Amino acid sequence: MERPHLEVAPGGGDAAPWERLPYQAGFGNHFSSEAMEVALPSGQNNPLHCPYGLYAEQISGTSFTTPHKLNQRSWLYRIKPSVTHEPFHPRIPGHKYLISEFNQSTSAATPTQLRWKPVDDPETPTDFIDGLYTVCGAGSSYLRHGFAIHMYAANKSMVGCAFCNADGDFLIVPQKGSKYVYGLWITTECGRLQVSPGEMVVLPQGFRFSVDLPDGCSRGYVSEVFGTHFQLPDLGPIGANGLAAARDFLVPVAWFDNNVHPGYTIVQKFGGELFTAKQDFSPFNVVAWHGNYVPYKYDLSKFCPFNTVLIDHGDPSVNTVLTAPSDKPGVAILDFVIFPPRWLVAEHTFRPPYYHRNCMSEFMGLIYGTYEAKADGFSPGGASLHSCMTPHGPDTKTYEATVSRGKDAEPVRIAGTMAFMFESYLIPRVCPWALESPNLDRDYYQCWIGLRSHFSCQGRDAASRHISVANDVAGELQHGEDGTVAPGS
Ligand SMILES: O=C(O)Cc1cc(O)ccc1O
Ligand SMILES: [Fe+2]
Repeated sequence: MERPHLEVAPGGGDAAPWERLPYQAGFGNHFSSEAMEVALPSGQNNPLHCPYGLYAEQISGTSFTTPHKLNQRSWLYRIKPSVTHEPFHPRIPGHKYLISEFNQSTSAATPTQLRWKPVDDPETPTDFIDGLYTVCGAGSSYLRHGFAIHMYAANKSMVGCAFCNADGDFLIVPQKGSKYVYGLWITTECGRLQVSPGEMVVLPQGFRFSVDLPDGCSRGYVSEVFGTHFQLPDLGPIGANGLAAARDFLVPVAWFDNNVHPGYTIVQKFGGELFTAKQDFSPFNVVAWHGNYVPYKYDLSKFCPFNTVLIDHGDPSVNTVLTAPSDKPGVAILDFVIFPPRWLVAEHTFRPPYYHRNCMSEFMGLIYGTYEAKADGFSPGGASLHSCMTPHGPDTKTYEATVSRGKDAEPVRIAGTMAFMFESYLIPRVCPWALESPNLDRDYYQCWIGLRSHFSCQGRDAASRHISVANDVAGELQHGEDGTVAPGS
């Protein structure tokens, strides 16, 4: 192969501002991208001489022998290979609250309903790595089976350092701020992604990335899956269209940094522990790449939700954005489900979520607005955990307000809200940060204690007449002019 003349501008790549970054669209595609013309070798992956004298390096997201339809890997053509670094050493200080093995020495079992208030911005300079703390999880990164749920609060960009998670894929849901702020500026080996609150991003296992905070601070949620990757859910009887469309997923284009960076640090999470290694160049030195193992982002407002159109409250699985499957069909290590704005039209139906006990465990977060099952106490940036078979459902205020509206409720549009759930068939153990946190809402159970018995032996109609809900409670359901409703907001 002919070697083009090496002419790499310092900083290289595309100079587009972050807000107008170009992306490639699609999910599961075999993408390719080059920041310099003809930087991608053609016809083979590792020619003797790569264009511009680049090094060819493969990153595998699945075993070499994984069946073709599940196999994920990419080829990166870079200025220096990743291996060009000094040895890894344990990072001092370590990280007290980052966990990837869930056993009796790292975490606790509890069937109690748990809820956390949003955390404040950190008081000291804290980057994305130091701002991460594990709430709960199950399984083990070593055994390649399980998940972890983390939250983060950070106020400092990562400078001269990149993070690499050898344990699993990160799905990050930034929360802080309105949808129109910049959110997270994430540089990856495949290029750059700007991820605002209201969007989510997946950084697959092993990719190096660095997080800049153009707004000065950010907080949000992270789920991590071990031994599996996120995929679009099967749509079953929904058919070929709906929910998250493959074409709305955005993948970066190649971008590289050819500057000299003495003392650049790679922070590697491996078995939940952090290690560092020094090198003298940026890991974002990939001039071209191709493959189907890639970071990607998705704007949750593009989601096409499905819902009841006649009676009853459907199961939330209908609005699954992505699923990280286990080996059992239909059973997830982790589903990412959202509760987006949508019309509620069901007739003679209790429209909020039903009371339930689930064999799956449910971690919930709120990106903005009010969640339909909780009139108060569940704030944007907060979280809740209802583990396997732990009873939960709408709080007293929501229940009373809903039944008082009577059986002829008009269609209402749930507006201005975006809640989500990480749901797993593995039973989460809860980590010290979450149990010791001053943000743990120790009175959470109180939100249901007021649910009264409306039972009457005098027959069905008499029983409904006995539902003596106070109109002032009903009044707390605020209806907008356009038929929208925001429970208790
Ligand atoms: O518990 C929750 O709030 C999540 C949830 C929502 C819903 O609409 C039905 C079931 C369910 O677990
Ligand atoms: Fe639930």
